[in-house]
Amino acid sequence: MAKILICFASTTGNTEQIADLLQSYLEEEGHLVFIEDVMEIDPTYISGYDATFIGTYTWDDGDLPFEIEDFYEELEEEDLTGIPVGVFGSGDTSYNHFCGAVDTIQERVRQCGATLIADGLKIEMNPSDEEDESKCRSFAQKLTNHLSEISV
Ligand SMILES: Cc1cc2nc3c(=O)[nH]c(=O)nc-3n(C[C@H](O)[C@H](O)[C@H](O)COP(=O)(O)O)c2cc1C
Repeated sequence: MAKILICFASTTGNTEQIADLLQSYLEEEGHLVFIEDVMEIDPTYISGYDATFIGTYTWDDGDLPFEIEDFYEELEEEDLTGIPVGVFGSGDTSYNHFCGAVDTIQERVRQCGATLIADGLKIEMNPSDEEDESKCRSFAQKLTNHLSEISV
């Protein structure tokens, strides 16, 4: 059983719904999951867990939303070498940069040395159908597979 942190930024609840789904799938797989609003924590929390999922919506032409900006800036100081991280988010394909904030966070955690467990999980608005649920389940499963490979 791994101890997993899911932190997220969400204003209208779509990213939070993805976070909740990931939590339930990870718990089904036997993990202990802690869910936090990203504004309530800072990146030093990450080293206290076996793995972390970071979620964000996207704002204003592919940008980070303000709720995650401090976390993003502070991440630069963290050494996440070897720590499994997954990045997920909600966006809207009618904008030019669909889920651009997911890519931005992913690039930052990669620079910090984290092991990305999969390409960022990008959901159109909220997880509303079986296909979205299956993408979320598979994302959670990839983390479980990675943790068992490294014997956590
Ligand atoms: C002003 C504004 C700008 C947005 N810009 C983008 C964008 O550049 N790319 C994108 O994928 N989604 C964009 N969105 C869509 C939001 O990311 C989307 O509604 C998301 O589901 C909100 O997530 P939340 O419910 O977790 O807050 C934008 C929404 C608004 C209102």
